[in-house]
Amino acid sequence: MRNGNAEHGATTGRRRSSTSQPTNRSEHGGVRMIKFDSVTKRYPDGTVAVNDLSLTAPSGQITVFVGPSGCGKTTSLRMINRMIEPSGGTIWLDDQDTGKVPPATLRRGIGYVIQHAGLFPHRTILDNIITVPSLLGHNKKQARAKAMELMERVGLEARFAERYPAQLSGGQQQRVGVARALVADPPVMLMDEPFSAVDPVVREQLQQEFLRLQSELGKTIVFVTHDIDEAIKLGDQVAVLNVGGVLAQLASPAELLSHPANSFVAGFVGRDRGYRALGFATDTVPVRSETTVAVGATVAEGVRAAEDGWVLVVDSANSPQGWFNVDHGVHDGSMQITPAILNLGGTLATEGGTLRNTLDAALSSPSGRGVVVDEDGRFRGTVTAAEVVARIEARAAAGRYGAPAVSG
Ligand SMILES: Nc1ncnc2c1ncn2[C@@H]1O[C@H](COP(=O)(O)OP(=O)(O)OP(=O)(O)O)[C@@H](O)[C@H]1O
Repeated sequence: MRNGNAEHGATTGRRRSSTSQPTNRSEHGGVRMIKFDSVTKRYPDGTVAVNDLSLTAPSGQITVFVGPSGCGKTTSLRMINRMIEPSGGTIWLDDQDTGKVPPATLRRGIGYVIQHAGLFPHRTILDNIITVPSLLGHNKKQARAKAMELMERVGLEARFAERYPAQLSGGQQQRVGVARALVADPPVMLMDEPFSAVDPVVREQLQQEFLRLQSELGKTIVFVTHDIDEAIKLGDQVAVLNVGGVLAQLASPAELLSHPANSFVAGFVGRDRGYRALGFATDTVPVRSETTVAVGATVAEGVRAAEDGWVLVVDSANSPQGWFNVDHGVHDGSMQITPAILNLGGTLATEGGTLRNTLDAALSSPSGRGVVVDEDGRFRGTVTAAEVVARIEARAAAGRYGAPAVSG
């Protein structure tokens, strides 16, 4: 049985980053909030890339810009550090008008991470990380020590320090990119599709570690992606942009899934949004008690205890081991039930977990009864898919999110 906690853990990991805010103080001083005030970008050829954008990226949180290709995500991001100058409107960093801060000064407090990491191929990893401190004439020994500490933080082994970028995998290079952006301890980080160039498995790892890192660092982050799943996973808030640089909706992931502002957002968020919204709903579905047998019980005992042909088998710590089926093919009732003859089933639901986790457990259980465990993995009871769906329907009726794409 797989414990469904991985997903649940990811969700709570992100929530932790937004609820227990670490103090976002750095050598650049203070907490940083980014505010777009009627910002427009019209390129010389007349293309309006960003149109009258007003939004706030709160301090210490991850704001994700998401939308289809060409909707102005990168342009919006680069206007924050003045790599692109707005044609109209103002971008504020706390109470500072960024248009009045010299770009070099501004960028010292803003880390920048891009796709493919943008590392210098002929410099070692360590030298890549300390590029900016070296340029600024900082103490080299201190910068190296900081770089080594950051390498550890982003999950890179110290032995990579003297390697060159081409000797690292794509995922490792992205970690170097993140370490380099963090070296000056900027309160603000701009990240432009930083995880897009790696395969899905590495990408998932990088996302998890990024959330963990952010829960420790509490930077103000603006993150660009074209991938709605990444936006929902990483964002404390998500700005959905439409072509022409128009803000279609700014909302928390849960709100976006439950109440898309218009058909464009609904279409972009996807047809399974109801199911995904369940990943944010932590309603408790009452569990039913269930007769279990212990590993080592006899087949006859298992058959007697079974309900609808299945009985749950637990170990001495009351931790579920799998389901025993009365039609398992063993005809000797005195034989012991061993793990080898159990159906391991699907995911386990955790008490107090999300409705999605609970529904997954019910749908993936061979007995049709989802197994619910407590935080320590001990068996608490079962729920059926029908019970979870009834709960979901009650939520939908109460208007707590859009109609779920789940049927009985
Ligand atoms: N220097 C430029 N001159 C003219 N038009 C530009 C320039 N840079 C970008 N654009 C246009 O502005 C619009 C927004 O581009 P931008 O790169 O910000 O979009 P994006 O949402 O980041 O796209 P993608 O996801 O494809 O990277 C696009 O129509 C693009 O073609």
